[in-house]
Amino acid sequence: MRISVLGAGGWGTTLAILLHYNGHDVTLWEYKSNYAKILDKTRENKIYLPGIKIPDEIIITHSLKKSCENQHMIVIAIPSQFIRSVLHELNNYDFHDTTFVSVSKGIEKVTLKTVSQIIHDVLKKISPSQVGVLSGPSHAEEVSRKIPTAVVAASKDEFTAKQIQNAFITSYFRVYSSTDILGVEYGGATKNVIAIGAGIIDGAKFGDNTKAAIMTRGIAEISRLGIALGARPETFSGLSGMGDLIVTCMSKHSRNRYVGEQIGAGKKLKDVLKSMQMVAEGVETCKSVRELAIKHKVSTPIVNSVYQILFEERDPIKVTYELMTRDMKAERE
Ligand SMILES: NC(=O)C1=CN([C@@H]2O[C@H](COP(=O)(O)OP(=O)(O)OC[C@H]3O[C@@H](n4cnc5c(N)ncnc54)[C@H](OP(=O)(O)O)[C@@H]3O)[C@@H](O)[C@H]2O)C=CC1
Ligand SMILES: O=C(CO)COP(=O)(O)O
Repeated sequence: MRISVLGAGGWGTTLAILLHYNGHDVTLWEYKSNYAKILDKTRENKIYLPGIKIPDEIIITHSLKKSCENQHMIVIAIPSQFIRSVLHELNNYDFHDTTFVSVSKGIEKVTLKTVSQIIHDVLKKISPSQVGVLSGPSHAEEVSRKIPTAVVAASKDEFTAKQIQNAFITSYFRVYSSTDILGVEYGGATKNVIAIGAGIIDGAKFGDNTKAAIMTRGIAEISRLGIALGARPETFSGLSGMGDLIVTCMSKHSRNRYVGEQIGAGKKLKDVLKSMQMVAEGVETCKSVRELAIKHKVSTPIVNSVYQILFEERDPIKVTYELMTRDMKAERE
């Protein structure tokens, strides 16, 4: 297949290489023209994926025209708050034979839309059977080193989910299929907010018990909201739900956990973000998730606590004890 990957961050670069080794003709689109030239010349993404060779056969370009014309599949690996602006530039292309696959994990601010919803919003002619997502516990640093990983490909259309599964699957990258696209997207986006919370616990030097509590109650919260938004309950105990929550809350590679850790240790959000080149999607998505929860009257105490610590500069320790001393509850309500 001819497959284009939009976004040459760590994840886009990793997947472009994986798809090339799976026998596809791959084009990788980079947002900045000068960095596209550097990537093409050096064949290494020193900023976002150092130490990994980008094969010469992968076309690297800053041209959206070159990336998006005549492709069987377009993979979107752009930070979610920027996806709409890139897609607007694709309005006049003919995509009748193209499948879009989002691998980004976030919910757009203000509109509160998932990436598949943004795609439909901007590219009006695209049908649901042309859109899918690929998500799960999968740090680029490990997939690019061929470390065994399992993820899920989802689309409303089962055939499309299987097409995506088939395009990506390798001996070290196992892909399951699902038709619950919304559940997979909500799981992938909301776990980043809980992972910031897990990082805060690390940075504030609470313990393993606290971390287990936030992860378990976090998945309860994520599921409650996702189900209210139309997702299927079982999706949240799968790879794109609990699986991704585990890796993001526990991994040394997670940018979201890192942001939380710095804040928990007393740093200011703006200083932490200024020091990072990579994206921590959970920061902006925290605002969206909180708004979605208010709109749909779903209780999300952990997300609200993370919001207060990030954006109202409240003390992480005080907020944690407030979370602990709420009214007594049954575990399953
Ligand atoms: N990294 C990972 O392990 C995984 C990431 N993801 C998801 O993939 C998505 C992409 O993340 P990732 O690859 O890690 O990104 P990185 O943090 O590695 O890189 C950020 C990317 O965003 C690009 N960018 C910055 N501003 C804009 C803009 N205005 N318009 C378009 N692109 C812009 C940067 O381009 P430039 O270089 O030109 O600044 C760069 O390519 C995210 O949603 C993330 O959650 C999902 C699974 C795993
Ligand atoms: O989604 C990811 C792993 O599955 C990446 O998480 P971070 O963005 O926190 O690094």
